[in-house]
Amino acid sequence: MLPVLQVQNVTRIFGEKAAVDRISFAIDRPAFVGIIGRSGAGKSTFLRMMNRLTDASSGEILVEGRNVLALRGAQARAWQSQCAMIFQQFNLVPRMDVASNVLHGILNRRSTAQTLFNLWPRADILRALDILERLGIAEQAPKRAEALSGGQQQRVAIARALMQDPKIILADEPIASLDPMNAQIVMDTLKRINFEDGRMVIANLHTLDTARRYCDRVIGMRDGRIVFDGTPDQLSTGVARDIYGADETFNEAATSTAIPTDHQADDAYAETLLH
Ligand SMILES: Nc1ncnc2c1ncn2[C@@H]1O[C@H](COP(=O)(O)OP(=O)(O)OP(=O)(O)O)[C@@H](O)[C@H]1O
Repeated sequence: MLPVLQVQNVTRIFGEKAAVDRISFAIDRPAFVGIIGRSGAGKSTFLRMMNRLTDASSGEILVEGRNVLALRGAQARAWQSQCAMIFQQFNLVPRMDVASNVLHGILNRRSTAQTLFNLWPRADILRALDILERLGIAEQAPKRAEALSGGQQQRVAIARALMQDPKIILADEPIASLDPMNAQIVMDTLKRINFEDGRMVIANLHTLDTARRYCDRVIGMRDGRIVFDGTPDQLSTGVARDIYGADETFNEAATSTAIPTDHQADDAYAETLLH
């Protein structure tokens, strides 16, 4: 059987520098995949190549055997709707209501006039409300997106992604702007979608404990290259040190997103974000 995803020698060069440098890996089922590494390791560039926001310089990304990097025009757009993206800053339309934000997940299937007058078929509206219900935020549907907490906004972004009925969800640091409690809710939501719907999730994460807790597979990147590819239990402190290019003073607790119980933990959390 073909691997669901096969990344072969993918490179992206900016100027003289390879942001992503000949990376290869294969995933054989709709797993929850975490990509970790410090700022500038190439994580976002990789996700952006996968959903064709950025062109690759060379290499292939095969999804069920088809090289998505070679798709052009309408086929490339169709692929983009099959791999929905979630961002650190949610990227909602702040002044628009939540339900309309979710409906915008299928914007590219609508005519300009329909979009302009915010006209949506009843079936689409009901589906958007069902998705919001599933994510526990149905009562927020009429509110403006900007009125919601960060965690709720990220769930709206996930709902918008689900509206596309994607095969793969790409999440670029989905919890980096959230407090630990909301981070947990958002990660639990992604995990549920992965488990219940069989959609692959590939998430860029910058905290080790999140990668360990939620991922089936972890890929560690450093300077554009893959320096670790394994299961969470293979992710020892030594391996983590190598991924982050840290010395023996590297403190694992410092990458924790655990819910803090006192001020000390709070301070440790604030210091950790490896940015
Ligand atoms: N459009 C661009 N033009 C030039 N250089 C870029 C561009 N996008 C990314 N880079 C460079 O590529 C490298 C990898 O960046 P990338 O954003 O992929 O890393 P990252 O691991 O996602 O880090 P972060 O967590 O900070 O987003 C960095 O050195 C960055 O400066």
